[in-house]
Order: sequence, then structure tokens, then C-alpha cells
Amino acid sequence: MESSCENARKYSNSVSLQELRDSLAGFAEDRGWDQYHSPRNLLLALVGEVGGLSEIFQWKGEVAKGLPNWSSDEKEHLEEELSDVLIYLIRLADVCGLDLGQAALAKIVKNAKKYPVAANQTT
Ligand SMILES: Nc1ccn([C@H]2C[C@H](O)[C@@H](COP(=O)(O)OP(=O)(O)OP(=O)(O)O)O2)c(=O)n1
Repeated sequence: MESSCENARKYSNSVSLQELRDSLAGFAEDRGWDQYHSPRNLLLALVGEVGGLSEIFQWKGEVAKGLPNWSSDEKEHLEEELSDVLIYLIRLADVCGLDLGQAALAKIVKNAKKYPVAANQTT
């Protein structure tokens, strides 16, 4: 089973949240979609895509890390559904005027205080 460090080495390109945010903002602007990309609409679209993501795992039973028994088509489908979720999440944060990257970093710091390593080791 691959560790997250091994996965990190495998991924050739680093993509920033800022790059994705700006690309998605341009994509929506070019198509006149800003009028539809309200916070509420984006939230509903996000939830819909989480449903699509869930359907991939539905009825499969437990799934091994690394998806060793999945076909390339199944993995590609999963990549697409994960991307739809990420796209709507980033877009939602953007139209709300929030810096999702900084917010996530701050939340990780908060999580670390709430769940210190020593406490985790005893559970
Ligand atoms: N008003 C819209 C419509 C689409 N998209 C973008 C974000 C998603 O990445 C993707 C969603 O497109 P679809 O609603 O066509 O959904 P799927 O791509 O999942 O297609 P399908 O539902 O047929 O699998 O397109 C968007 O930003 N704003």
C-alpha cells in the first residue's frame, strides 16, 4: 500500500488552489455564468456532485486504498466526480469572498490544538 509521501512523489504537477480559482472564475465569466454562480446555487451543485461521487462507491462494499481492482475507466470516472466536487467547492468559496487555502491551513492548526498528538496516541 502506498503512503501519502509515495503518492506525493508520483504526482508530477503541483496545482495551486489560486490557479484553479482563477481558472474557474475565467471559465464562468467567459460563458456569462456568473449570474448563475450564486452561493446557494453553487452549494446545491456541490451537493449534487457529492451524490454522483457517492454513487461510484455505492454497493461496492469496502474499497481498498489505491483502488487495486478498479479499471482505468472506473478510476477516470472517480477523478471526474472528485474534480466536480472540488470545482464547485473552490467556486463557492470564491464567490463568498473567502480564501479557502488560508482557511484550510488555519483549520488544520485548530484541529492540531483540539487533537494533540499525545492524546491521539492513547485512543
Ligand atoms: N452552471 C455550471 C454548469 C457546469 N459547470 C461545470 C462545473 C462542473 O465541473 C461541471 C458540471 O457539469 P454537468 O452539470 O454537465 O455535470 P457532469 O459533468 O457531472 O455531467 P453528468 O451529470 O452528465 O455526468 O461543469 C459550472 O461550473 N457551472
